[in-house]
Amino acid sequence: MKIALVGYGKMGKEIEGIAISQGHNIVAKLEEKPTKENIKDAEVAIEFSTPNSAYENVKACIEIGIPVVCGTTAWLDKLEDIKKLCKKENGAFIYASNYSLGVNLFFEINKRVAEIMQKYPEYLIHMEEIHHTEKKDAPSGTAITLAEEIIPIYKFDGWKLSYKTENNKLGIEAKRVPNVPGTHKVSYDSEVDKIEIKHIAHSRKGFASGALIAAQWLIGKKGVFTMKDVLGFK
Ligand SMILES: NC(=O)C1=CN([C@@H]2O[C@H](COP(=O)(O)OP(=O)(O)OC[C@H]3O[C@@H](n4cnc5c(N)ncnc54)[C@H](OP(=O)(O)O)[C@@H]3O)[C@@H](O)[C@H]2O)C=CC1
Ligand SMILES: O=C(O)C1=N[C@H](C(=O)O)C[C@H](O)C1
Repeated sequence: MKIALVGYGKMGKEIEGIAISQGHNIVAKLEEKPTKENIKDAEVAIEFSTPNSAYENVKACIEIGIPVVCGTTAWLDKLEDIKKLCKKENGAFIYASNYSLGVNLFFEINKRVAEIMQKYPEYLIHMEEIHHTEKKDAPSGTAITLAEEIIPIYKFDGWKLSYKTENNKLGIEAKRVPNVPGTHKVSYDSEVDKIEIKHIAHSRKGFASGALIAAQWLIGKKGVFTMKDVLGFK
């Protein structure tokens, strides 16, 4: 693949290393909005930038006609605009709050566990995520995706950043600890015992490998997709 990295921070650099080891070419490393000129050699763009820049970057890729894999979190209030634009321009776009295979399996496990546990109100549900101290957003995009699977099952009225679930809002606690790549936990606590499901990323390798799998899958397709499409979970 001829890849343009849009955002060349921790994730951009991790993707670069794996892509080169797999024989792909990095044809652009951008820390600014893609233009027809700076992205002209790319077959696909992989966008991991900042919550403030992702929308403009993804929009530019779609308008230019480059398939775009986006992993940036905390800009999803504008996701519907991007989906509409992608359909109008007959473009190709994939978004996932987490590209790792392990987390995508964890999403499926989370849903099934919530379906079971919802029948036992003596177990109080709570979520926790832990990330490195440079992370700009809280809760993490992954925690929000986990919550969005749980909320309809429990008929919660949304989520809130809190150490406990109350007033019908699912509590998500966000902790920031140096050098933690990403840990997510859903716990069910009763008076007598506790059940927890947890995903721990040991490094950023899983996120980066998953983004490359998504990029390869997206080339040649048209439409708006998620990792569920890539992994055949739909
Ligand atoms: N979906 C997934 O699987 C994953 C998602 N993420 C998400 O990806 C995003 C990036 O994470 P990470 O790489 O750790 O963050 P970093 O802060 O390490 O990197 C972001 C990079 O984007 C650059 N940047 C700033 N403005 C622009 C712009 N307008 N266009 C292009 N690039 C720009 C920054 O430059 P400068 O420093 O000069 O501002 C920086 O180099 C976050 O939202 C994070 O939550 C992270 C891991 C996995
Ligand atoms: O900022 C990060 O580092 C991560 N961001 C994503 C998120 O917000 O869920 C994915 C992963 O947890 C790492």
